[in-house]
Amino acid sequence: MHRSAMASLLPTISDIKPGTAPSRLLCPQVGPTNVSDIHPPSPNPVGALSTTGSGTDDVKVQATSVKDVTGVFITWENLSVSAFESKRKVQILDRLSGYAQPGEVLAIMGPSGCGKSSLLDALAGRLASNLVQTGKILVNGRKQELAFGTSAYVTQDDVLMATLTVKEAIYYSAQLQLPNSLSQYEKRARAEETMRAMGLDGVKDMRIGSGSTKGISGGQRRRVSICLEILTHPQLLFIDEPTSGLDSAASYHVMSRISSLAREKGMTVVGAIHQPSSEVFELFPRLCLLAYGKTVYFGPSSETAMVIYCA
Ligand SMILES: Nc1ncnc2c1ncn2[C@@H]1O[C@H](COP(=O)(O)OP(=O)(O)OP(=O)(O)O)[C@@H](O)[C@H]1O
Repeated sequence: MHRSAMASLLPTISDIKPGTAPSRLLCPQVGPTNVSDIHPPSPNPVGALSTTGSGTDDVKVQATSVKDVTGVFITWENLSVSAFESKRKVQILDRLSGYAQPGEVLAIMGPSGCGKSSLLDALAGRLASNLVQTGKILVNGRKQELAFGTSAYVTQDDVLMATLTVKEAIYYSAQLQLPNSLSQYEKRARAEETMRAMGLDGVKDMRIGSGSTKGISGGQRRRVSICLEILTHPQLLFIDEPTSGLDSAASYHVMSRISSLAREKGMTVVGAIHQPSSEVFELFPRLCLLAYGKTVYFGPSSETAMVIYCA
C-alpha cells in the first residue's frame, strides 16, 4: 500500500488507551501528537519521574515510592530533547508521545541516529547534562522519581570482569546489590533463579573472557549483563541495543528470554532495538518507530508496522 493511502487510515495518538491495544497506527504527520487520553491503569497512581529541565540536574522530582504499585506504567507526552551547539539549537527528540506497560517489551526502533538511545535516556532520567528536556514523563499517572531499585538500565556495552566465571560475577553482584534484609541463602537463591531465567545455567562455571581471552559467547555476555541488572527484580527495565553484535539466533535467544521475563514478572521493558530479524520483530507486542527524532509509528506490532519500518 502506498504510504499516503496508508496515512489516511491512521488514527491520532490520542487513540492510545492503556490496557486496550490500539487497533490502528499512530502517525504524527496525520494527527495531533498529544496523549492526553492516555490514562494510567492504576486507580491509585503515584508520583513523578521528571518535568521540564536541563539535563538530569535540573529535573524536579518528588521522592515518592512506587513500591506498593503492581507494575510500572510509564507515559511520555510531547517529550522533546535538544542540544545547543555553537549557540544553535539541535532538536534530538521532537514532541514524542507514547507509553510502555507492565508485562510487555516496548521496542524503540529506527535508523541509526534517530534518537532511540536519547529517548531511553530521557525516560530513565539519565540524559547528558548538555541536553535540555521538555514535556511530561509520568509514572503510574504522576510525576515522580523512580525509587531506588525500581528501575534498571542495561547499557550498550557489556562491562564485565573477564577473569570471573558467570556464577562468580552474578553471585558477587547479588551480594553487593541485594538488601541486607535478605539472608546469604536468599541472595544465592536469587542469583541462581536469575541465572536460570536468562538461560545461563549451562555456562555458569565458564570464565566470562574478553576479546583477547577465550570465554563465553557474545550472546551469553549480553545475557550476563542483563542478569546483573535484573537481580534486584526491577519493575522497569531499560535496555539499549540488547542484540547489538549478535547473530540472528543469539538475538532471538536474548530477546525471547527478556519477553518471557517481562510476561512472568509483570516487568515493563523499554528497549532500543537496531535492525531486528523478523523472528525477533514478532516478539514485540508494541513498537515505537522513530525517524529524525519524531515518532512515525506507535502501536501494536503488525505487518503494516514492518512495512513502515522497512520503508
Ligand atoms: N549529549 C549529546 N549532545 C549532542 N548531541 C547528542 C547528544 N546525545 C545524542 N546526540 C545526538 O542526537 C542524535 C540521536 O542520537 P542517539 O544516540 O539517541 O541515536 P540512536 O538512534 O540511538 O543511534 P544508534 O542506533 O546509532 O545508537 C544523534 O545525532 C546524536 O549525535
